[in-house]
Amino acid sequence: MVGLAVATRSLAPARFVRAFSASRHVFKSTTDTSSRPSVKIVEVGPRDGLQNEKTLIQTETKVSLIDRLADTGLSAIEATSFVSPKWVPQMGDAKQVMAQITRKPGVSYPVLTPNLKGLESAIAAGAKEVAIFGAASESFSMKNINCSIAESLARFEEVVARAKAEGLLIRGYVSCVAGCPYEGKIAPQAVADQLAIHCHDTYGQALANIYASLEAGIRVVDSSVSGLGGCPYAKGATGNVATEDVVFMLEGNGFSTGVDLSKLVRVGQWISGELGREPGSRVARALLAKE
Ligand SMILES: CC(C)(COP(=O)([O-])OP(=O)([O-])OC[C@H]1O[C@@H](n2cnc3c(N)ncnc32)[C@H](O)[C@@H]1OP(=O)([O-])[O-])[C@@H](O)C(=O)NCCC(=O)NCCSC(=O)C[C@@](C)(O)CC(=O)[O-]
Repeated sequence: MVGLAVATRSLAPARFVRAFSASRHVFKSTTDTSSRPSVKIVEVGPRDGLQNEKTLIQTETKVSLIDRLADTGLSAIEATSFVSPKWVPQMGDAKQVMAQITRKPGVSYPVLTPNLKGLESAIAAGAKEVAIFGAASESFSMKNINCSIAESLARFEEVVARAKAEGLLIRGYVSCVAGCPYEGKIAPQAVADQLAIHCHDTYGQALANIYASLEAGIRVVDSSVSGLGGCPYAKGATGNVATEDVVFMLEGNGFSTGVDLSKLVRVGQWISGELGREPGSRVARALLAKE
């Protein structure tokens, strides 16, 4: 088991003022990595970002997005989900996506596997890292994976056992650690230890929450290129925080991400064009406006 990502869907950060003042730090070149603590970014755009798109996106475009992202220095790109195509039609080409991407050495391509069926398909498709995804909210668990929290844990046990036997790396998500679209506030006791942070930006608080989590010692941040995404089972939720904004904030605050921001901005501009919209990243818009 390698990681657990806690996913926030609404949280008013207590330390917003500190986060805001920290954002005044001067942005430095992303290539100057000497003596800076590093933060790993898990890019979830191809999965979390695209899963809620209403128009079916061509497999070729998804593959191209993943390959382009791998060329920016990102070391983890969540590629797709092996979930029911009746539930999330956009991810129905998971097998083809995994077959067509160019796997770059040093880059991991985790995929979502809600149950054994999904895991078996992921293994057959050559996945080396999988993610199980539960919730701290009963309502969200029912809406998202059609079972209670207790049932999901029993399901994950068999998925984890099989994945371990295959030598796969495993990531675990806990959705709704701070707030749930159906239940409101979630008690801290309902949430396991935090090892990674995964923020949707519905209330515009994602960067502040990420900053607060960095202060608490978190060093793995999930984000989605151009802020793509939403969740089919959380109405009104916007996409994840934009990777470009996260890289800019982290590098500007003395962290090293290994990501080439200008290349990433180009990838965000390209996929936004493919989807017929402006880039969702404010940093990307600002940098592009200067050109
Ligand atoms: C979990 C299930 C499958 C249960 O769905 P279910 O309907 O309860 O499953 P079932 O076992 O009763 O099977 C029903 C049908 O689905 C098929 N099936 C069953 N499993 C699979 C599978 N793995 N792959 C392909 N097909 C599958 C199965 O074969 C059967 O087919 P039928 O006989 O009707 O033709 C369903 O609820 C599901 O797919 N949910 C996925 C929901 C989802 O992907 N949500 C978005 C991702 S989570 C997220 O975005 C949050 C996160 C992680 O980003 C963190 C955050 O931001 O909070």
